[in-house]
Amino acid sequence: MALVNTRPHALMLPFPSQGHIQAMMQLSKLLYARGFYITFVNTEYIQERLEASGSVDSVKSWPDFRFETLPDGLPPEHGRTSKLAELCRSFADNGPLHFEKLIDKLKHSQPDVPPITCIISDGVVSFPQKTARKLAVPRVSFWTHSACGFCAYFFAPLLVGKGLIPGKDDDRCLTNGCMEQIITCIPGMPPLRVKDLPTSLRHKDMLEIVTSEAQAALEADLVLLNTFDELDRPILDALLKRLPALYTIGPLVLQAESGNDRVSGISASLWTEETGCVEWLDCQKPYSVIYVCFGSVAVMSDQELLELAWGLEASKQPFLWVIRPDLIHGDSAVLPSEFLEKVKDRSFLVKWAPQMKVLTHRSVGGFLTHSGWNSTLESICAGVPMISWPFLAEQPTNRRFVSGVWNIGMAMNEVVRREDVEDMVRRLMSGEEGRRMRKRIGELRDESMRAVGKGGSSYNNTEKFLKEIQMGLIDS
Ligand SMILES: O=c1ccn([C@@H]2O[C@H](COP(=O)(O)OP(=O)(O)O[C@H]3O[C@H](CO)[C@@H](O)[C@H](O)[C@H]3O)[C@@H](O)[C@H]2O)c(=O)[nH]1
Ligand SMILES: C[C@H]1CC[C@@H]2C(C(=O)O)=CO[C@@H](O)[C@@H]21
Repeated sequence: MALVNTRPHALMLPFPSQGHIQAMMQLSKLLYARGFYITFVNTEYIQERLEASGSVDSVKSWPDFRFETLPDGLPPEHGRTSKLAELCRSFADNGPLHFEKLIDKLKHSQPDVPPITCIISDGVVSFPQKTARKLAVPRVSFWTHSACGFCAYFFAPLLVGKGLIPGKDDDRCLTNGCMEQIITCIPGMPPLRVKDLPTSLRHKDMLEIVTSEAQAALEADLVLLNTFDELDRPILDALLKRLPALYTIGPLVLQAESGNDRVSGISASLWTEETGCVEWLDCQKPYSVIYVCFGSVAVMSDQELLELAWGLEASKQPFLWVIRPDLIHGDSAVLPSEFLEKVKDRSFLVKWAPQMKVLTHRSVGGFLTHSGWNSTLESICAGVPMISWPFLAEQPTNRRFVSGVWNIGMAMNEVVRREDVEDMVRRLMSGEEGRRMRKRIGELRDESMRAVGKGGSSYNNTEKFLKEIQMGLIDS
């Protein structure tokens, strides 16, 4: 007789882009370590890339962790994250039908596959809400952005009502005075300039998408944020008034690794990690290296690449620089041989790094980052101060918090010049300002560890959240 699988079953549906998958995988690892059966649903495009990178090889042999796929409705040659609005729309249009079919298939796979206990989908992927209602299971809305980013998305209708957004400007051209206008009306937020808002709020097509997805959080049974109370108290207080079932369970990068050795080696990288850079770091002096990386979506111009390169050269600091194959507009830029020659003894270039290993390496003393939320949290967990150079999404809002609220990093200007790169790298790595920031971020690192430790805020919230989803606490 076949044995019935009685594990609680979480169906995980990330938004199909690296930063979102990374965080959803961390949450999946946490649930798996706590006895859940996991179905991780990727788009076909993402699953192919995950398999090609080798990141999930070992997961395939796990009996209670499976991958399923859905089409995203786009042709293979589509740029996807380079045309985010099209990706969002296509996934929202094509996903639901295939998602229903998948649910049906899983129902018929019993007894090996236990009945679904909850659906956890990305905050910007709300279409499973209806399916969850039909199945009478909770839908959890998991926001992988920062709390300040989510707060801006959530209260966007207020800003539209006041005529503050959407703007007419191109978001990389910030000379217009209205970008400096101060906004004081977002509950829980400190005063922000228009240019500190997520870029999507300034552009009509993305504004519609993020606004409706953020409002859909009101329908969800639970809302999860990858942060900890001690970092974001005022924002959380404001959000909790509207979203009482909001739980902070981060930093997930710390939670995911604790409690089960088996899951700790799993990453969700879409590129193959080049581990040789860790050996190079082993040969550098403590706190001497600046790590430079812009996440998975940011794209820069040839000119920006050159300003950055020559700024790094002039700083005389050793650096580890991640240059993704698609980092440059049109993939056209090549670093000048003169530059490569000058920095060859104090630099290491890779296409993709094992970022958490890099940030926690004793040689790394600073992080020049695009301020994606995963990178920001990872830097906090590693206690590494930052230079924030945002490109898109809620990255400008994160820059504002990193530099002006938490005081753990410096804000790069909109137009990046080599002199500024040189000056900031020097100040961060060896100046008094950098020392203060390192001390402050060290304190936040300790708080983040306390938050996920037994009895800490995120630990307790995780316990509550797990209890609620296992008991199916919904009022459908
Ligand atoms: O060489 C690299 C570069 C990146 N990473 C990892 O890739 C992730 C990147 O995530 P993130 O820093 O959040 O950047 P994006 O990929 O740009 O993330 C998108 O998704 C995030 C979560 O929603 C948002 O906060 C960002 O603004 C949005 O651009 C992180 O976990 C990094 O550790 C590596 O492992 N190796
Ligand atoms: C899936 C995307 C919708 C909103 C976010 C965004 C933005 O512009 O705000 C860009 O990339 C993403 O991570 C999100």
